[in-house]
Amino acid sequence: MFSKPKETVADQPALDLANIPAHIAIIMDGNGRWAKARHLPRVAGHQQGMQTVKKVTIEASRLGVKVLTLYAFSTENWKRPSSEVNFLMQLPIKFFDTFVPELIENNVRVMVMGDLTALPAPTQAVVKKAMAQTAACTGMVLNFALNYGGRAELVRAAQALARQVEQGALAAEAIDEAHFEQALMTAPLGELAAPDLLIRTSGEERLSNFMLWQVAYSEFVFLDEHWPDFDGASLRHAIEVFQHRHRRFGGL
Ligand SMILES: CCc1cc(N2CCCCCC2)n2ncc(-c3ccc(F)cc3)c2n1
Repeated sequence: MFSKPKETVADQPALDLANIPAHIAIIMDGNGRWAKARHLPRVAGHQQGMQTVKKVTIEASRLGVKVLTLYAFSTENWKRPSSEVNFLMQLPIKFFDTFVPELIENNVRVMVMGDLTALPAPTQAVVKKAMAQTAACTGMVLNFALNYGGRAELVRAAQALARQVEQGALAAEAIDEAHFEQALMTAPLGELAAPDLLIRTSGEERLSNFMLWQVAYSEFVFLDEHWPDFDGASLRHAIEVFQHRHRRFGGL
């Protein structure tokens, strides 16, 4: 459950491009602390954090990651000051205003999971438009968790299955893990729904209600750097830690 200090990985073999985790999920933490350390307003950390999203998206795609899930806004984030929430709701608009051409150029498809109906209409519109514009891309899936909560996702899945039982379409005794996975927001990802690697920045070692079902067998790598300081080298470092735990000895 502990990330290795960078120096211990330096003496490991370089990145094994044949063992890149297919699905990487990231809890992008530390934006406010990054800003505070620089005597900047919190929103400056969020703005810089968005630039990091762009850098990491391109590097993950270049490395051959198949799904990159980013925890952008949790159901708990609504409790923040309205001024900060309003700024955060503008970030998807700013992100896609400048980044859709580069996403398409890199064959990256945008997907979103969460309750989008609660987001402001302009935010919903730009997200739906970006998903439509990148729908034909067949490369990496960039999956944003937006107004997402792991417990809410499980309750929503249980309600969907209960409705099927009520309608006589499903016997309660027949419900198994596959039925649950089909009712989760990650169902469209199929076999790639479960993150192989979960990264959390800024030193916190908690799940914070993120992908509770899907991370049952994920490797967790916790890094001390704040999200705005995270970059391609940080991503490669986290993957090397993952690979060091998943060493392949011959045909294993
Ligand atoms: C809605 C809150 C939020 C916050 C945020 N931050 C602030 C906090 C986390 C660190 C990253 C920068 N980003 N960065 C990209 C997006 C984004 C979300 C959906 C989408 F389809 C495209 C882009 C984003 N969304």
